[in-house]
Amino acid sequence: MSLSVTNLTASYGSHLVLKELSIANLEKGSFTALLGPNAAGKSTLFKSIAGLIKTQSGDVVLNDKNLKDYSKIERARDVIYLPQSFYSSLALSVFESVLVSLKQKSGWRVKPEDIQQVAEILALLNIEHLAEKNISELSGGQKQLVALARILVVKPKVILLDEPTSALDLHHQLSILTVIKKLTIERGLITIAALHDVNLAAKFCDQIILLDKGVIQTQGDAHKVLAMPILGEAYKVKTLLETGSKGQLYLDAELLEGA
Ligand SMILES: Nc1ncnc2c1ncn2[C@@H]1O[C@H](COP(=O)(O)OP(=O)(O)OP(=O)(O)O)[C@@H](O)[C@H]1O
Repeated sequence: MSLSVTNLTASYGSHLVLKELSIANLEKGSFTALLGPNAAGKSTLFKSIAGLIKTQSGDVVLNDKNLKDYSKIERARDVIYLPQSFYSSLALSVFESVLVSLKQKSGWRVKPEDIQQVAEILALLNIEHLAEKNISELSGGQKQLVALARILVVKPKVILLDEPTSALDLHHQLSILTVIKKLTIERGLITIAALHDVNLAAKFCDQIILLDKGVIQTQGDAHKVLAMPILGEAYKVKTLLETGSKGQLYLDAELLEGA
């Protein structure tokens, strides 16, 4: 299974955001970071892939089949976009919220295996202790974990995560990215996460895509992309790439003089 994007163009009215953008094959079991400055179009790209906004032209192909040829139900089940903000009825408990997400995709009758699946995903994300809490009682970071549980429980093929660590503390950033990577490999998912932390992207992702000026400026492994001047140009900073004693990459950045 692989995902590719060819010549994708998307705009809001006359504001052209994606300009014949292409992404080379992303294979199953791969975890890709989508980098790019604010307003580059990362969310727009995710929404276009998930079929949530109309595109002017271009193709998204999953498993040799154009997503235009998927039924709405099939596309919504296989390709899931997790937005930055979390939407769920505040009156539901965490357990109910994840169960509702599961049942939205597979009919209303709740079976014992559904309950089992919800329990398993809560355990996997280490949020079993929140199961009976109401969504309204959760912190921002806890809500982010529940949002992730809600999409993972439906067993999608492609997950598009919009800044999945933005509300998380350091411990939870590391633990959530570890779980996402593990699940991506175990379940053979194609995972793309928009991340603002370049060093987390280098630490966890197999490859990095840099979106700027409406197109993919580069796509490749962290060693290649982080060393490219185009990264600093996109963020309007001066970058310095260092390698730690265990081979880990560390990108330092400074504002350009006069900026
Ligand atoms: N619904 C909308 N209507 C009109 N313009 C929009 C809409 N959503 C996004 N835009 C514009 O499209 C451009 C790309 O926005 P998008 O949210 O895709 O960027 P992003 O890379 O995800 O940004 P960020 O890193 O700040 O979240 C921005 O200029 C934004 O103002």
